[in-house]
Amino acid sequence: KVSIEEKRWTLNDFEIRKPLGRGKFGHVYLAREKKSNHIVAIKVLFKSQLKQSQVEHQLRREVEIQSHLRHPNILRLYGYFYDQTRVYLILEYANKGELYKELQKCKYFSERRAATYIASLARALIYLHGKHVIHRDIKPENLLLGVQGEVKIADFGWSVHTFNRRRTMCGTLDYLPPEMVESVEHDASVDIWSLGVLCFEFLYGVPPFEAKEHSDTYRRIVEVDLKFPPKPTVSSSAKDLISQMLVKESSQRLPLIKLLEHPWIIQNADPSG
Ligand SMILES: Nc1ncnc(NCCc2cnc(NC(=O)Nc3cccc(C(F)(F)F)c3)s2)c1Br
Repeated sequence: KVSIEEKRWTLNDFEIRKPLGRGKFGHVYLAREKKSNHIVAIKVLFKSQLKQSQVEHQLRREVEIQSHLRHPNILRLYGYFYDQTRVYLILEYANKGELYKELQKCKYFSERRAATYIASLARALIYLHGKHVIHRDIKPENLLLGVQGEVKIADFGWSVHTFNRRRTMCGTLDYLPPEMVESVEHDASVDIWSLGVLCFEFLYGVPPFEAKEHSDTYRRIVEVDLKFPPKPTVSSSAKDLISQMLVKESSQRLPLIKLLEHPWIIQNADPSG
């Protein structure tokens, strides 16, 4: 029996049911695999667009990275196929749809709901970082909701494998070019910062460094101009956690393991995620 990962798929294997949404580069459809009746999401990407944006290597990396990931809070990418003009990603279907739409509808989330999402995302990132993968694009638009309302990280189009420094460190550095000796300009702690921004946005309905002009947002980020709006429904414990994640020096950001032990998470997150 060939599993969904190995088989050479074609569009004829699927019955396209309805559009689910449109993202960058293409549309997403609900589909049923005809033989197994397996419900999946299929993202259709136009080769022409991928080519003109020179992102083919990123797509290959996404498929490669995703093929090794198995976590309840990471959306599965089962495989892909292509035809003359398009590439098709075969994805796990997230029954409860896109989290950003939920956030728009609710304006902001309760502390219990926000903490439950943040704890689940922290567990997914601990798993990812354990595999030397950084997502680098954690934001509401890349989060989906499963059948029990559990949050799932999707879209690894911007993820990278970090150099496993131990490998380069124990070997001689002599033959490594400057950019490798400096290692990647950022490490897994970029995802901790993004999670802190997400936690703020879940509770206040807007991201912390929002500004009219890009240049203002840029300045507010580099200066970590973090101001909490006066909102009685947000506890000082939540602000304490966010303040420990939105730290300029990346090595000083609260490690994800410690986040899971923070009082605000312990008191508010639903353990089942
Ligand atoms: N209810 C739902 N249930 C399941 N999925 C849904 N939407 C799709 C979510 C995605 C998961 N993974 C993705 N990946 C990419 O888009 N990758 C991508 C795309 C273009 C270019 C590139 C690259 F070339 F730049 F890397 C990489 S989109 C929905 Br709504």
